[in-house]
Amino acid sequence: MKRSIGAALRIPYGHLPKLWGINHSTYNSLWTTASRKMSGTKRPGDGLGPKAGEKRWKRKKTAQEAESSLRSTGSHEEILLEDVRFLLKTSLEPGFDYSQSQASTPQQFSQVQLSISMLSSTGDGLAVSQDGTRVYVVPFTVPGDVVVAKVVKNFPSHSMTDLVEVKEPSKDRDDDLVFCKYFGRCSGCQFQMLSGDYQLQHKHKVIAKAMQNFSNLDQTLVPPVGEVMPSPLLQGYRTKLTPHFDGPRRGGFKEGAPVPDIGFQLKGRSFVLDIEDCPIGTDAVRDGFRSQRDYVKQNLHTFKRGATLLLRESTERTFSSVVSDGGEKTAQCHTDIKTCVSDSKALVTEWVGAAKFSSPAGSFFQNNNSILEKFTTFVQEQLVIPNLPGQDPSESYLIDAYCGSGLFSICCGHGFKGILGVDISSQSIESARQNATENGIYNARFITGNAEAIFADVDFPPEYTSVVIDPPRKGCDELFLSQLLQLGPKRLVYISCNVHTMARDIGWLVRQDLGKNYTIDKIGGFDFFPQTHHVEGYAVLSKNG
Ligand SMILES: C[S@@+](CC[C@H](N)C(=O)[O-])C[C@H]1O[C@@H](n2cnc3c(N)ncnc32)[C@H](O)[C@@H]1O
Repeated sequence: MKRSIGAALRIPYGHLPKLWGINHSTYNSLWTTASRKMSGTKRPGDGLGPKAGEKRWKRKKTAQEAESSLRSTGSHEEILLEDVRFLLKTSLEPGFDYSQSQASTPQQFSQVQLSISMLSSTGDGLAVSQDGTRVYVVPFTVPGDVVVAKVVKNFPSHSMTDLVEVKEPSKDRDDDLVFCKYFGRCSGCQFQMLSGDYQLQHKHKVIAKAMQNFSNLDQTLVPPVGEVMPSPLLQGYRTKLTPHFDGPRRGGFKEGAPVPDIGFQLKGRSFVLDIEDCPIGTDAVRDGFRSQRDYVKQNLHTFKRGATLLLRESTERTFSSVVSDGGEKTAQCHTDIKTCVSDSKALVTEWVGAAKFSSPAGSFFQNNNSILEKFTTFVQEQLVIPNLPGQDPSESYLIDAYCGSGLFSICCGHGFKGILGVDISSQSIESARQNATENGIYNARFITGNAEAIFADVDFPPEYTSVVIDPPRKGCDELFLSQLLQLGPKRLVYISCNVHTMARDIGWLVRQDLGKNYTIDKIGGFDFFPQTHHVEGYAVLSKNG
């Protein structure tokens, strides 16, 4: 669909007066905390946190608190600050003390013309002020764009802005690629104006930067980042969406109350943008979105407050045989019927290659089915222990940490002598057990608990053991990582939707034994989330000796 850039990217300024009363204490405190953490780490080129003389901490921290405050959280704010810091460092005079500078803080709501010079790992374009002392963060832009942006919020080192107009487009911008009418306002996608290749190259840089900035490792210990594998589908891939709407503070919706906006967060704001359709979703999920919106409209008075709607695809597969003219069965084929489920407790079914997974609609499952077969095949290959003593893979074992409903145990587990999975969600563990049986994996055990609970249960010989680790965005606890090191399995495959916490955890593992025990064999990614700044990363490690 060809659309004009002005229409795609103009932000509704009429909303501004309504905006600034809302939830800003939370927003501010997030930024302040991130700034403090970053300035607390005292890296070069600094003073980006509180101004000189500002109180940093109320009381002396305990050793444990100090340690955890220095541990990166991999939050959006921290990642952005790292890029802001980098850009300032490269444009400021060496030794420039930012905290002492009264540098160009622009007026709120003033408009500035900017040349975008970098794409941050958070998916925002970054531009440096003419005096080189401030970074402007401009959503929906790409290096090479010359834009007009409106300053929304100032921080010591940078200003958050809204994009007003692209005056001169970058050679890498192609607005004809934009396929959603909400692009430029919805916070879900950042990259629809970029080609798939550009997105992959950017995500490659994001992983490399994460290893540089968040691993705390001598970079000679980090192999070159492998290419980011593309998603077969660039739109229509998401098998789950969770649009939401806000409700009255008390008393619920009255009969005849106006229908609230139902959709996703407006970019840079804490309220909902009304969205009728999301072309990132699969067809079934898009149909479900429309009918759930209608349901809310018709039943608004039954909602006591705002709500999050669940839209999750389920696939019913029927098999049939292809019969030759001679009446012989020559092949088997299947037909899939896809529906959308919105009851979080209802069972949904998903297929990854020939493996069938059932789980409650509200439980975790990877959201881009189109890439999962390629991805799990890759993970399975990485789990093979190189130079296994005796060379017999059927003598090896698999630990599936943060196993969910058993994706890796089932897709990658064939041929292992024993499998042990752990997940904190008892519902997911129940699904993992049933899925394993249904898919002919009879040598797997699954336990409910914190990931480190696995170490009390495991009796696999470490030199024959591979571990796949797939934690939530916040990464692993040090308790888990330290017990993992103690066990010392031969092969580790770390998977993560947050490459920054992945870099932190991998760095921690390698640093603990000064790189003498574990070496990083491979780092790379899969594009699970086209059109967004997110990337699924992996790191493969082997224990030496
Ligand atoms: C990114 S998902 C991966 C699930 C699974 N590997 C898959 O690909 O489908 C992360 C999983 O970690 C689980 N989890 C979160 N915190 C945990 C903890 N402290 N200990 C164990 N599991 C945890 C969640 O329930 C979720 O299933």
